[in-house]
Amino acid sequence: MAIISSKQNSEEPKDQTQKSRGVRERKNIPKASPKPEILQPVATAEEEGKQDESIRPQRLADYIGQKDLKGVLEIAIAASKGRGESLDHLLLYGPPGLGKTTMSLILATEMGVNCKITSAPALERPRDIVGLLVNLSPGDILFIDEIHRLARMTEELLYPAMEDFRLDITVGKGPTAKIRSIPLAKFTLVGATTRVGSLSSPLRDRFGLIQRLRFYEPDELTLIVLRTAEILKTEITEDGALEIARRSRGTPRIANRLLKRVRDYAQVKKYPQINQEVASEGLEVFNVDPKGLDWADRLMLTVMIEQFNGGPVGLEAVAAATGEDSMTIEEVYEPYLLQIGYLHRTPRGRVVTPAARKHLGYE
Ligand SMILES: Nc1ncnc2c1ncn2[C@@H]1O[C@H](COP(=O)(O)OP(=O)(O)OP(=O)(O)O)[C@@H](O)[C@H]1O
Ligand SMILES: [Mg+2]
Repeated sequence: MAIISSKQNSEEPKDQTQKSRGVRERKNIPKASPKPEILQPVATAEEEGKQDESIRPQRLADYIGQKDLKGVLEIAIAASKGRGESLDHLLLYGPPGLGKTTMSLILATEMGVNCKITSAPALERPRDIVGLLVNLSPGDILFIDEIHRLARMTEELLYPAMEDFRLDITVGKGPTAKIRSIPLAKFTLVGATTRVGSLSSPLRDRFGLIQRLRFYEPDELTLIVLRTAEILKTEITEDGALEIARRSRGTPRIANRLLKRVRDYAQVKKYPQINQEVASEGLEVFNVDPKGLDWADRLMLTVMIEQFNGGPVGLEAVAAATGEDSMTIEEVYEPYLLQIGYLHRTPRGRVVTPAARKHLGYE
């Protein structure tokens, strides 16, 4: 019972541990192991590499779903092009894997400019951002991922850069220090974040457009799976694509990954095409359940039901009882469970809903 009991407070009564042991026996929850990569919304090393570029949509018209976002950006693109100006700075927020990087690359293509991609942790020293900014050409897009994690100094350099296209650099030290201003090309900053609330307000206020990406509906993900299957030259039926879509946690990156796993499965089992049966069979092998939950989600919900009576229970208590990091729970598990109505957030903590109980086989 490593995962449930290891982080438990040693002062807790024994019967808690007994209870959690019961949980696993009854519910057949596997032993502690890292959360399976297959349902992680963040990119794996392989996906960061070249292989994935072929399945990334290149134009706005190929970008499936996110109707509101597309509507806003279509207007922004047409307007800036009409005036011959660069796009307004844009902040994209939402859970990982929903297409923020993809959208930034599409914007560059549609505007006919270059897109430079970086992320806040790579901009630790002020000279990192200075180097990027001075090398931008007019209209270029600078994409900064995880922008809520910018270092203070870097962020302060960005303020005049975003507002007046100017870099203010302090030269020298102490009383003889001087500020030198360097003019910059009129660029567009596209910031991406999973935690819009963690952005400082001076930074947030400098974005002309702030847009949220939402989880995709199964019908949208079905189209994404069909599109990717065509690029990968894989035979798939519509119901096969829908089966994969339903298990993809509303996330295109996961949908594409599940498709690749099912493709392997079909090939090895010598199935000529992926239909609903093949897809569900293949995904069972990877322990992806019909709602896209893996054992870690099921464990979390089960612990909340068995040990905390279904809630309300605080995030820290769930983290301690499951041996998961509270940030991971908040950013990776919860958004999807909230989205499908398996969890509710109340002022007093998280509550497991009847739908989740039913899914897990409780009365
Ligand atoms: N709207 C879409 N239509 C088709 N495919 C998409 C769409 N959005 C994303 N994808 C696919 O999903 C993958 C992940 O998208 P992307 O890298 O843009 O996510 P992200 O939001 O930037 O994630 P992260 O926050 O982890 O950086 C892409 O490789 C792309 O193939
Ligand atoms: Mg990305």
